[in-house]
Amino acid sequence: MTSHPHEPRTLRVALLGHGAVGSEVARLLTRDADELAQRIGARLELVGVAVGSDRPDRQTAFDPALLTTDAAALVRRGDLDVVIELIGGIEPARSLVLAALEHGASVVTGNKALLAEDGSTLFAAAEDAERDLSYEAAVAGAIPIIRPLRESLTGDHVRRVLGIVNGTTNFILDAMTTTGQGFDEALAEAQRLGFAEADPTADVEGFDAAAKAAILASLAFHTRVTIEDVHREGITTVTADEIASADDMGCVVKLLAICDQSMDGGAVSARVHPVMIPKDHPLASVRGAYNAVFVESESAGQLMFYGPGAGGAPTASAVLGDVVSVARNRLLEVTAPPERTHARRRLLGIGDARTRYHIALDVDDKAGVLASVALAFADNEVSISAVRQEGHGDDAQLVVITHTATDAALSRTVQQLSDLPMVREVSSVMRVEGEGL
Ligand SMILES: NC(=O)c1ccc[n+]([C@@H]2O[C@H](COP(=O)([O-])OP(=O)(O)OC[C@H]3O[C@@H](n4cnc5c(N)ncnc54)[C@H](O)[C@@H]3O)[C@@H](O)[C@H]2O)c1
Ligand SMILES: N[C@@H](CCO)C(=O)O
Ligand code: NA
Repeated sequence: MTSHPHEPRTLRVALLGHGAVGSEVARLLTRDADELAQRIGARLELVGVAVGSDRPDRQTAFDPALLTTDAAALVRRGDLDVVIELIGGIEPARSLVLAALEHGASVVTGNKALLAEDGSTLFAAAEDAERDLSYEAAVAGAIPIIRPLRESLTGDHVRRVLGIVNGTTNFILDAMTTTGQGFDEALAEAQRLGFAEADPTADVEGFDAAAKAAILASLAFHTRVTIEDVHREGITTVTADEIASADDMGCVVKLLAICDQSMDGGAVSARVHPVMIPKDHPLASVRGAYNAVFVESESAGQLMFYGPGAGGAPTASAVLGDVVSVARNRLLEVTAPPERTHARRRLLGIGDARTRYHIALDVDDKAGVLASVALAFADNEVSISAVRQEGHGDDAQLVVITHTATDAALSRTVQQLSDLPMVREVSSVMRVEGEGL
């Protein structure tokens, strides 16, 4: 591109997707054009906005002549500097991102599903094309967490990342905690208030959080982790009784994305499941649809990143931050350092994950039951930290809290407990995070 030395340069931008986030990005790009030009040192010219064929009539913040339903042609124009992908899902987003990079554009995306499934292909394509691929919006919406992990903490050793990275499930669990509602009731309320989608599967079954866990683990441990590597359990089976039992112990139930490493640091794991955490843990105070990511690193210690994890405007903030940053790089004809996965650490399965457990058993209320139950734990080398009995007679229940054990040892223990004649049912098994119980 040639320009007079005193004329500000223009960078050509295409937007793919004009939904909740895309329409807000378009609005802010248009409204703040002058200010963004000052911050970047070049004007951003929106040259095309690709939309789906499902909503032909729409209000736009820009000249409607820019609208097209042919995203594939738009990304192949050959004169684009930045493509913003806000369609979501795997295809056609993947082909569009790859084509945009091949045709010389840097890409900004919020697409966690795509990055978690096929990040290595996309990052390799960006490196080959010598273009940026930025994705702050993909994890925890507006919260700056990708850049802190990629840049601020890249001289430190991240040990563990615990995240509340799905607002829908946090809203539902919080409602269950404050009102005593069951899951179905709390979900219906979340849908009525617009916090949960009509099809809530991706959120409540943990798929959305698992994609984010894969992205966080890849960055934290310099190792490619895909969504396939992430053990995933959602919140659909969390009961009001479990929430009440957590409360009795001074805990709350949260759906956490947990990225951690083995004791020797040689292997890493990523998993998503409900956990009980003590009410004085910083993550316990994250209410409603808010997100937070808690990072433990060797020198920095404990850090917490907190804020809105979703919504058109908050997510657009993260997208625009990336747009400004990749636009500055385009002007300087540089790129951010590529994704580093040099550490190639071994990935642990869920069986090797180590945590503490809260187990509730419906049992016969008679002499010797506790001894038999304790023996099942001892046989599997799972050490008990506390036991209490709740109820009597036909309502007798034992609640056992363990010390740290592997998931495999705990599963064997639960199987052995289920086979005991005096155990009517193992009614709840939930993992416990945080110190002090
Ligand atoms: N909404 C949020 O709070 C949020 C938060 C973080 C990240 N994200 C991510 O941002 C992306 C966009 O999310 P959203 O909430 O805006 O979704 P959305 O469903 O509101 O918008 C997506 C838009 O893409 C359009 N589309 C579909 N196929 C297309 C095609 N071939 N060409 C052009 N447009 C097409 C659809 O018509 C729709 O309007 C997703 O990757 C999502 O995961 C969203
Ligand atoms: N559906 C997600 C937001 C987009 O990642 C949530 O509930 O947090
Ligand atoms: Na973010």
